[in-house]
Amino acid sequence: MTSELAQFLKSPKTVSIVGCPFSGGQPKIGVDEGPIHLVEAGLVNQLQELGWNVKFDGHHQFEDIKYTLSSSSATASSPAAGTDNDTSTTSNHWDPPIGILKNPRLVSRVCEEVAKVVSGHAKKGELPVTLGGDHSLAMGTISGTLDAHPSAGVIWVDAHADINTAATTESGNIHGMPVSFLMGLDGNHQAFSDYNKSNSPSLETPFAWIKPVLKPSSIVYIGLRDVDSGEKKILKDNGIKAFSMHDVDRYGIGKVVEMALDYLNADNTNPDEVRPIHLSFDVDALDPSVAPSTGTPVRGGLTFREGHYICERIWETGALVGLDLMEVNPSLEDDVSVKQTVAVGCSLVRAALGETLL
Ligand SMILES: NC(=[NH2+])NCCC[C@H](N)C(=O)O
Ligand SMILES: [Mn+2]
Ligand SMILES: [Mn+2]
Repeated sequence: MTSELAQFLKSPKTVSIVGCPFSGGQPKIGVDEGPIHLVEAGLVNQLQELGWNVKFDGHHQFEDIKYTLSSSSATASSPAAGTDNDTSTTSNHWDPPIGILKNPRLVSRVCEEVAKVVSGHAKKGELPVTLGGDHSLAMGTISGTLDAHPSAGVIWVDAHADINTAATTESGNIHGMPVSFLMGLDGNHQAFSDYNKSNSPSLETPFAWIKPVLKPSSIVYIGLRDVDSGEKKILKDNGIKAFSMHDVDRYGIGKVVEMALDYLNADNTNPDEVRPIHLSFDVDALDPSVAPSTGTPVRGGLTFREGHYICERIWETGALVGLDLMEVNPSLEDDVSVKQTVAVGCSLVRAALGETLL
């Protein structure tokens, strides 16, 4: 471990907010407004009050990426604005589906950009906090974290495993797939090589930039309760560690988090030092009664305290090097629900960044 990293792990001083108003990994409009609501709710001030130096210079404008994508295609056309709450049928000449994967080039380009931004902050010794946006963005955040901290392990808190491949996804929504791309799983290679054979040369092949940097033994899930059958097989075949809601019920959240941390640290390449941790938190890990405004709610989720406990305990380790807070969708449910979900999102981030109860 470099001395800067050792120093950073001891006393991180600066957090960089990476606001990602992006919804291309799933069909519901509104999740792109998540980061705007989180910041408008006062997140920057709240973190300053915890003693952080907060860097935030506006949300990232992925419109540029959409523009260059559309103008680089010979058959360019402007994307039709979705008027209803489902943009999944909106497909463009410059980003046609690959198999059933929707918006593959757009998602790929946005995540590539996010990876550069996150890695840039992390290499300066800052703690990047990425606000989504949909969970496909984690391809960018985790690539960025692992670029700066190659030994980092990932704790993925979610109702879903988000590990479908092009061969297993039933929805074609890429927010259900980021982990498979980060691991370089086979089901993607096959789909993309089939695609390459029939590709029209004017269209780019997405996801070629992603390095399969995430080992199956470097991630642990907490909160799972809606895992597709193809995903169950992937988790099993790759021996991936996962604590479902069944395990939370059985052992309690305290024990589950200790087991998750022990698991990651057992695989530490440098056992003398604490292993850096990237926490990717999908707000739908929480029960819909706690966080209703999200695109794929699943009942039977984490309580308010269980969600916060995970964040608090990871902060306590002193090993946090990257944080994602994803899938807050302020267009879903009523005003009270939106306020509640945004407030919970902010307090999860504060808990992961050192807010204590006493
Ligand atoms: N990040 C999320 N909320 N993912 C939900 C994924 C749902 C489902 N497994 C799919 O692949 O479509
Ligand atoms: Mn989810
Ligand atoms: Mn997710």
